[in-house]
Amino acid sequence: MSEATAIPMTILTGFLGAGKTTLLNRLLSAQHGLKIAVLVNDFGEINIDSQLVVGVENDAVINLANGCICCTIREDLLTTTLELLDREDRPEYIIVEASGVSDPVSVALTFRLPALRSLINLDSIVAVVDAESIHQQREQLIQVVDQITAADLVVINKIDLVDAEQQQRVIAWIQTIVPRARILTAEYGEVPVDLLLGVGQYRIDLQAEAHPTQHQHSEEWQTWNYQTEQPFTMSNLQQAFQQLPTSIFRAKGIVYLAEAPERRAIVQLAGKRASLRLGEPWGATTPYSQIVVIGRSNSFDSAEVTAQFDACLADVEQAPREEILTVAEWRRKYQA
Ligand SMILES: Nc1nc2c(ncn2[C@@H]2O[C@H](COP(=O)(O)OP(=O)(O)OP(=O)(O)O)[C@@H](O)[C@H]2O)c(=O)[nH]1
Repeated sequence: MSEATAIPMTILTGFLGAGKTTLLNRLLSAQHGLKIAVLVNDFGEINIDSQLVVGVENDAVINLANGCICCTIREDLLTTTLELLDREDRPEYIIVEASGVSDPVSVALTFRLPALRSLINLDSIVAVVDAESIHQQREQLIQVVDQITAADLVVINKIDLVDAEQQQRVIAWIQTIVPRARILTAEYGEVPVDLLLGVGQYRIDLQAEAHPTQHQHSEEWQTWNYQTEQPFTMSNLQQAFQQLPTSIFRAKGIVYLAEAPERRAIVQLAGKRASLRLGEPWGATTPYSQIVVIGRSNSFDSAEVTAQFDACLADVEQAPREEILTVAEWRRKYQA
C-alpha cells in the first residue's frame, strides 16, 4: 500500500479529565462524512471511556485498557491498528484517544514503526487543556507541558469555568510553550470539526524521533476499580466521590443507581469537580456499576476506597421505601 492510500489519524492527548472524550463525542456527532474508527486507551483495568463514546458503530470503537499505549501496552496499539487496517470495511479516518497520562510523542512514534509507517498518515496531535485547573495541578505540570509541546493544535477547554483574564493567561502560557501551535478555545469540546480533522500532515521532528520511552506509566500512577451489580444510593455515592483523597486526580464510572434504576448514571470527578448525570437506558443489559480511579502511585489505600464505595451500596432488602423507587415511580419523579 502506498502513502497515498495511507489512512489519516489524529491523536487526542491531554491530562486526566481535561475533556478528551467530550471533544471526541462532539467530533463524532458532527457532519464529517467520514467512516471513523476510534481507539480509546483508558489507563485502568476497565475501559469506561469507550462506553461513553457515542455516534459511531460499536465495532468502530476499540478498547485499549489496562495500561498506557505509550509504554506498557504499546504492542497492543500496533497490533490493533494493523487489525483495523485489515478489515474489509476499512475506516477512512482513525482517532486515537490517548490516556490522560500518556506521552503523545511515544504514541505517535508507534505509527512511524516500519510495520505502520506507510499505512498511517499522522494528521495532527490535538492537546486538550483544562482552562480552570491547568495551573492548579502543579505536580503534573511537566507531563502536561510534554503533552502540549507535542501538539500542533491545542484546545483550551472548559472556558465556561474561567473569566476572560484567566483565559488570556492560559493562552499566553501555551503560546510560550508551543509558539507554532494553533490554539482554539472551547466549552464542552465544541470546536469546528474541519479545524480538527484533516489539518495536514503532522511532522515529528528529529528530536522527537530520538524520543526514548524512559518510563512505565504503570509505575507512576495507581489505578483502582470497582464492579458490582448491586445498586448504589445516589446521595451516599456523591458523598463518597467528594471524600476521595486529594491524591486521586480522576474518577469516572458508569453506575447503577437505586434512585434511577432504568438508566445508566455517569459519575465523573476531574480535579476537584464531581458530577453525576443520567445516560442511556439499560434496555436489555443487566444493570451494573463500574468505577475507575487514578491517582499517584502509593498515594491512596485501595482497601479504604473499596470500603468507602461498599458503604454506598443500597441495601435493597432493608432500604426505606422512598429510597428504592420502582421504575414507574422513578419515571414520574424524574421524567415528568
Ligand atoms: N464545565 C465544563 N465541564 C466539562 C467541559 N468539558 C468536559 N467537562 C467535564 O469534565 C469531565 C471530564 O471530561 P472527559 O471528557 O471525560 O475528560 P477526559 O479528558 O476524556 O478524561 P480521561 O479520559 O479520564 O483523562 C466530565 O465531567 C465532563 O462533563 C467544559 O468545557 N466545561
